[in-house]
Amino acid sequence: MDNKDTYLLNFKGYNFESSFVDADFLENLDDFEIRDDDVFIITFPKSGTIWTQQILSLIYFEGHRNRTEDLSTLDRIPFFEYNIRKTDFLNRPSPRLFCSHLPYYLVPKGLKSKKAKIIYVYRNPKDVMTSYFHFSNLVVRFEAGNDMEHFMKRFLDGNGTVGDWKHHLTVEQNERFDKIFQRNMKDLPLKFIWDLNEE
Ligand SMILES: Nc1ncnc2c1ncn2[C@@H]1O[C@H](COP(=O)(O)O)[C@@H](OP(=O)(O)O)[C@H]1O
Ligand SMILES: CCc1ccc(OS(=O)(=O)O)cc1
Repeated sequence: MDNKDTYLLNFKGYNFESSFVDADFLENLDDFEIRDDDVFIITFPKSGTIWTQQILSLIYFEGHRNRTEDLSTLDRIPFFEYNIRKTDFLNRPSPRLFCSHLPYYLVPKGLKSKKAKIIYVYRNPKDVMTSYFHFSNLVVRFEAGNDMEHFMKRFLDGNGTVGDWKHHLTVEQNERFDKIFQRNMKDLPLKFIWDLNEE
């Protein structure tokens, strides 16, 4: 059932949907010039990318907020590595908004040196995987089939259709996120299990 080799491009250990990416662009990603006022939405697929694009559009584009301008979300906030409309990023007026599924180690070095803003959307991986399973069944090419166990194995191996959830952030970034999340949730009347050994 796997025809992964026909539609995946593995670049530095990370899987991309080959027909949507430009190998040259990937090769030169590191040096892509980041502007101080760029804004990146970064997510693992199926973590809430699109509604975050909508929220950002409401903030940045008056025409989107008051519905006077009919511009698609992808034109307002294009995908960085999946630039299917061949948007000319270099000549785009500031502030440029982008959306990306790139893991921390593949983003341009300008982003790592704290230029620009990154909005990272984080979702419970069990929900990400379930959402991705159903999404993959819609994208015929991905051939998810009905076998959730097989799909889960690929997801956990980090060798699935797009990327590797476990290595999307660093261990340190994940731990930092857990701390902030625990702190912000501590007054809610909900019980979270943080340690699997906990009763
Ligand atoms: N306003 C909202 N609040 C919470 N989740 C939302 C949302 N709008 C979209 N989503 C969820 O975001 C997921 C898609 O993410 P992405 O945009 O990254 O592809 C979908 O999850 P489900 O497939 O679990 O329903 C979708 O339901
Ligand atoms: C082909 C990789 C890919 C691109 C976009 C996806 O949807 S979303 O950004 O998560 O809404 C999923 C996979």
